[in-house]
Amino acid sequence: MGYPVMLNIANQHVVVIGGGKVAERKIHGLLEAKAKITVVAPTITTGIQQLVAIGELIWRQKTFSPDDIVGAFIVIAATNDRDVNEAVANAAQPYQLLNIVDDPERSNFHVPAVVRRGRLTIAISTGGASPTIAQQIRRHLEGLYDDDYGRYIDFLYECRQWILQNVHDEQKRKKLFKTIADESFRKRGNWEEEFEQLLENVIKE
Ligand SMILES: C[C@@]1(CC(=O)O)C2=NC(=C\c3[nH]c(c(CCC(=O)O)c3CC(=O)O)Cc3[nH]c(c(CC(=O)O)c3CCC(=O)O)/C=C3\N/C(=C\2)[C@@H](CCC(=O)O)[C@]3(C)CC(=O)O)/[C@H]1CCC(=O)O
Ligand SMILES: NC(=O)c1ccc[n+]([C@@H]2O[C@H](COP(=O)([O-])OP(=O)(O)OC[C@H]3O[C@@H](n4cnc5c(N)ncnc54)[C@H](O)[C@@H]3O)[C@@H](O)[C@H]2O)c1
Repeated sequence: MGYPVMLNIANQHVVVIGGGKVAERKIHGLLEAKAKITVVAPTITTGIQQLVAIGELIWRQKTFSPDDIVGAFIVIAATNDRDVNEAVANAAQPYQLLNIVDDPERSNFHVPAVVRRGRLTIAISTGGASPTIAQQIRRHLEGLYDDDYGRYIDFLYECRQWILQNVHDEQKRKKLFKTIADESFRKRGNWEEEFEQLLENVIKE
C-alpha cells in the first residue's frame, strides 16, 4: 500500500527522460509544483518545445546517459523504449525519487490523477490497477468541487493564518476554525463579512 504525501518540490531539480506525450503530461504537473525541470530526449513534442521557448524548462537534446540524473531529486523515465527506461532505473540512486512510466514495480512512486482548487489538492490513485479509472474519478470530483470551492479554501487559509497570529485563547481559536469550516457558513457565501462579525463576537466573549 502506497504512503500518500504532498511533496514540496519548488526549485528542486527534476530530470525527465523522454519528451513524448506522457512526459508532457508529467511536466505539466511538475511545473504546477514549481520544479526546475531538465528534459533529456532527442526529440520533444511541440507542447514541450513551447515550454522550452518561454524558458519554463531546459532541454538537453540527446539520448539518455547515467550522468544526466546526477543530483536530481526526482527522476522520471518516460521514453517509449523499455530498455532505456530500465537503464534509467539502474542508474538511479536508492535515495532518488524514481517514476518509470512503464514499470510501476521498479518505481518508488506513482503519479496520481489530481484535482486542484486553490489550496485544495485531491489526489487519486488506483495503485496501478487502472489509470483510466483514476481519470474518471478525477472528472467526477471536478464536478463536485468547483472554482468557488477553491476560493473558499483560499479564504480559510487567510483566516487561519490571521487566527493563529492574533487569537491566543485556544477555545476561541477552535470555535472560529469550526464555524468557518461549517457547510452552512460556506453556502451563505458572505465569508468576509461573517468572519468579521464572528471575530467581534468571539473576542468579546
Ligand atoms: C493518473 C495518471 C497521472 C499522470 O500520468 O499524470 C497516470 N496515468 C494517467 C493516464 C493514463 N495512463 C495510461 C493510459 C492509457 C489507458 C490505460 O492503459 O489504462 C492513460 C489514460 C490516458 O492517457 O488518457 C496507460 C498506462 N499508465 C501506466 C502504464 C504502465 C503500467 O501500468 O504498467 C500504462 C500502460 C502503458 C502501455 O500502453 O504499455 C502507469 C501509470 N500511470 C499512472 C498515472 C500511475 C498509476 C496511477 C494509478 O494507478 O492510479 C502509473 C503506475 C505510473 C505513473 O505514470 O506514475 C494519468 C491520468 C491523469 C488524468 O487524466 O487525470
Ligand atoms: N504512465 C503513464 O501514464 C503512461 C501512459 C501511456 C503510455 N505509457 C508508456 O509510456 C511510454 C511513452 O509514451 P509516449 O506516448 O510519451 O511516447 P512517445 O513516442 O510520444 O515519446 C517517446 C519519447 O522518448 C524519447 N526517447 C526515445 N529514446 C530515448 C533515449 N534513448 N533517451 C532519451 N529519450 C528517448 C523520444 O525522443 C520521445 O521524446 C510508452 O512506451 C508507454 O509504455 C505510460
